[in-house]
Amino acid sequence: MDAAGNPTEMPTDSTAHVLIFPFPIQGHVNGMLKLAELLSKTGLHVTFLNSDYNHDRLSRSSSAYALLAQSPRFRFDSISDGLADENPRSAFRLMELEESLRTRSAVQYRELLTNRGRGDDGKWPPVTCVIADGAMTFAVDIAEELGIPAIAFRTISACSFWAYFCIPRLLQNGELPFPDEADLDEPVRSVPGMEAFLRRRDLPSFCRQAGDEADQTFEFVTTVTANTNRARALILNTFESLEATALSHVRSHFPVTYAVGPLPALLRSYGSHCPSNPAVSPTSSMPSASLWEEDRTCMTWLDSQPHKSVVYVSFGSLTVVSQEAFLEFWIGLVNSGQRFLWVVRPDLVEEEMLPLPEEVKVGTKERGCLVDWVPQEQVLAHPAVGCFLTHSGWNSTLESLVAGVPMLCWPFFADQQINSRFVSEVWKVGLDMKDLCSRSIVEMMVREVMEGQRTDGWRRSAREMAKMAWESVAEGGSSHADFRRLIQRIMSLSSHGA
Ligand SMILES: O=c1ccn([C@@H]2O[C@H](COP(=O)(O)OP(=O)(O)O[C@H]3O[C@H](CO)[C@@H](O)[C@H](O)[C@H]3O)[C@@H](O)[C@H]2O)c(=O)[nH]1
Ligand SMILES: C[C@H]1CC[C@@H]2C(C(=O)O)=CO[C@@H](O)[C@@H]21
Repeated sequence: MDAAGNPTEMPTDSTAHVLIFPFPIQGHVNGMLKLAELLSKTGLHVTFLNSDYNHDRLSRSSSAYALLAQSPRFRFDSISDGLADENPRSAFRLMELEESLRTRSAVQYRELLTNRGRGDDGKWPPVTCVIADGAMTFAVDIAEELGIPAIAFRTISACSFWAYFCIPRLLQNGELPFPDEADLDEPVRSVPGMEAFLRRRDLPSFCRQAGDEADQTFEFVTTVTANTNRARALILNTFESLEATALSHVRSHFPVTYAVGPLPALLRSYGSHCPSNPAVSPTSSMPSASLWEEDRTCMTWLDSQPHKSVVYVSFGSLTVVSQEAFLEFWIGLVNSGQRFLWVVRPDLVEEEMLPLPEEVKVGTKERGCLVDWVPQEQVLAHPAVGCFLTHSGWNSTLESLVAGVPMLCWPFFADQQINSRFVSEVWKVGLDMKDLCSRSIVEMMVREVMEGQRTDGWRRSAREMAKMAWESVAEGGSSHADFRRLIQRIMSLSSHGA
């Protein structure tokens, strides 16, 4: 590595130009922006293609975004997602966004690639390779039609990807759809490698939900996962020692799969100030790509809390909860007696709040801190944080593993159900509170993770998992090696598209 932390084994001034195109929602942008930054550090030219809607928000709220825009081989471009600005981009409207991208944004995307992404000044080399979100098959298809090789990046875990891939097998074997009044604790046998612990309730949420949105998402996810083979290769933000079994099954169908995660850790190890032990690199070196303004007062609040005394609570960027569920969580957290830092996004609760009982107000004043949005990686790295009450989105799960923080999981939808089952039953770094959220359950499980008989075991496992994650991204680690192979593949595709 040179003094700036760039890998010396790679070309530092390549004319290869990669265009990176995420499904334009926070959880997909985060991982793909980290990959984009890493690729530009190795000398490749990188264009990050966002939606106009997100580009405007990120330009206003993200420090990383502004910094990256100054890098000589990195640039942002954006196209319309086809929806009016006031149109919600929420969990229950994702298929509307998906259809708009596939039917409207695709036109601008095709025009941009037809011009090889040269833009107005013509000073940049033409786009020679596309890395498209695996949830947007159209982006792979259009690039390939125009003679530009395309690689798919799926931003979910390998275990979730593999479960999605097995949905046709579940249908064929009669394990889907569930019968009426199904016992959700019944085991599922048609996902190889998960027979010993997977239940009906652990399958992606749209396998058990009724209604148009769930049916459309079920169809959509099954189709795009099967279509991954239209891309030259697959990138996953995970690491070998975490998901060896799932990766082995995935690679039996998609042999060219690069496991380059955890990307936040790989990025820090490339650019960290302490290459020998990036885990201790300053948390300030973790710029974020948040669509919301980060409230950093929470870091000052954390500084005044005892070691491992705080429950950090966040349900990601899409989760929406009813006012009843929100109140159950709030009362359960207060009754647990623990300190808590809670991310309450402005759009988290679907209706107006119910009146708050006086004792909840008092308890929150004494032990709680509620904020709109935080620098999550820095919060998880803070010594005052003792556990993470999470919705099990894949970025949050990885970030908690990298920080060595045990989890209490309350999955909301999609891949989160699978992830939470792996946290509790396979990786054994926490508890799965799936499908429960009464105040008594929340109180009991928060106490269990923070001060129960298994707390030390979970913390030990979490520290071990963090060590494995950092070993994976270090020189000689599996993710570091896969990242180098990915760069070589991009260079090869860029020179002769093979
Ligand atoms: O206050 C906060 C809260 C979250 N985050 C960040 O926001 C991201 C959230 O991503 P994730 O945990 O993956 O959750 P979602 O936003 O829900 O992500 C969507 O995309 C993911 C990747 O495909 C899926 O795993 C999820 O199920 C899907 O909901 C993470 O990087 C967090 O660090 C912050 O920076 N500040
Ligand atoms: C469009 C949402 C449903 C599926 C997408 C996804 C994926 O499988 O890539 C994960 O969760 C959501 O972010 C996406």
